[in-house]
Amino acid sequence: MSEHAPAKVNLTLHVTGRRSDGYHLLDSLVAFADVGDTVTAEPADALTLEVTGPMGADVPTGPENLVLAAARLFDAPRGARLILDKHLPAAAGIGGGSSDAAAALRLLSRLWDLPVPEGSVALGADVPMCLDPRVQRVRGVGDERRPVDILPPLPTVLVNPGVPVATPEVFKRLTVRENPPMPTDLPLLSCPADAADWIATQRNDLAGPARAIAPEIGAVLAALSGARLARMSGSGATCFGLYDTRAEADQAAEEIARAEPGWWVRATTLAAHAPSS
Ligand SMILES: C[C@](O)(CO)[C@H](O)COP(=O)(O)OP(=O)(O)OC[C@H]1O[C@@H](n2ccc(N)nc2=O)[C@H](O)[C@@H]1O
Ligand SMILES: Nc1ncnc2c1ncn2[C@@H]1O[C@H](COP(=O)(O)OP(=O)(O)OP(=O)(O)O)[C@@H](O)[C@H]1O
Repeated sequence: MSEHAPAKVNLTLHVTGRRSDGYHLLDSLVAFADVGDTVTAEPADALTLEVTGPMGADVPTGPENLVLAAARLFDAPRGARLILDKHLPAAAGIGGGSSDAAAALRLLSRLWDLPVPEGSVALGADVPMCLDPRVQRVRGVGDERRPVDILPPLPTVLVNPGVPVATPEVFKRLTVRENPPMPTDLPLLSCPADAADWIATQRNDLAGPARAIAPEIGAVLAALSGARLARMSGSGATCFGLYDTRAEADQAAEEIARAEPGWWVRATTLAAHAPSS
């Protein structure tokens, strides 16, 4: 049994306030890529995890791995032999660990025939949105979600410069924590150009603090200058460039990868994503 763990992209990310526990209130338009990790499971007596794949080297294999944390969230966890095939960079702003945790919750719910446990937000603010990887508007601390049918499929290039960025550090560096939300009613965006034009009027409030930590983000945005719009996702350092067609995105990805062989570069189409495989 396996589940895909697609990359999440924050097309917008407005920080609108802060709760008394220090967590920030957000208003974000989120979509999912057709690139990601894969979690597989086989029945077994003990719960074990093996991490494979080109991006597996820097990912913890112990109990702190979010896949094992997800397994522990079940009321009566049993055994399973889990394999996480890692293709997304870690600490990259595209929800790698959160999407892995969500995939593990869906997978183990099927394997163990148990309901997906409540309270997945405890594993990470991005986990609930990754559980049902659709285009959605996310508010609160990541726990208030509403699917929105306003976007066409978006040809996109994702670029990460290979510099991990720790999310808590980025939030800590925010100087203004109360910013305006997105409009109450989001517009219907019928083509990639309209989507890019509207997203350009919105913000990622974490971009400034992330760039102070990882100046390489400036170089990534410059490399994406041929896109209709280039912005950072989440707390960085991954940036996305939006293109009119997949052919343009494929070509831009090829050129960026050739110029910067050390970077992680992927052409993708952002859209609703079917979770099961
Ligand atoms: C930036 C986003 O990726 C946008 O989707 C998420 O808000 C962060 O999601 P995440 O990485 O799953 O976050 P968590 O693992 O829950 O939190 C990491 C740290 O980020 C900060 N954090 C996170 C989410 C949030 N709404 N407010 C915060 O202040 C907290 O310091 C927290 O300790
Ligand atoms: N399955 C996992 N994959 C990647 N990192 C993991 C995983 N489990 C735990 N981690 C730890 O979580 C940290 C954050 O990684 P993750 O890929 O979730 O990044 P992120 O940038 O915080 O994502 P987000 O977009 O949700 O902010 C890593 O540095 C790593 O130590």
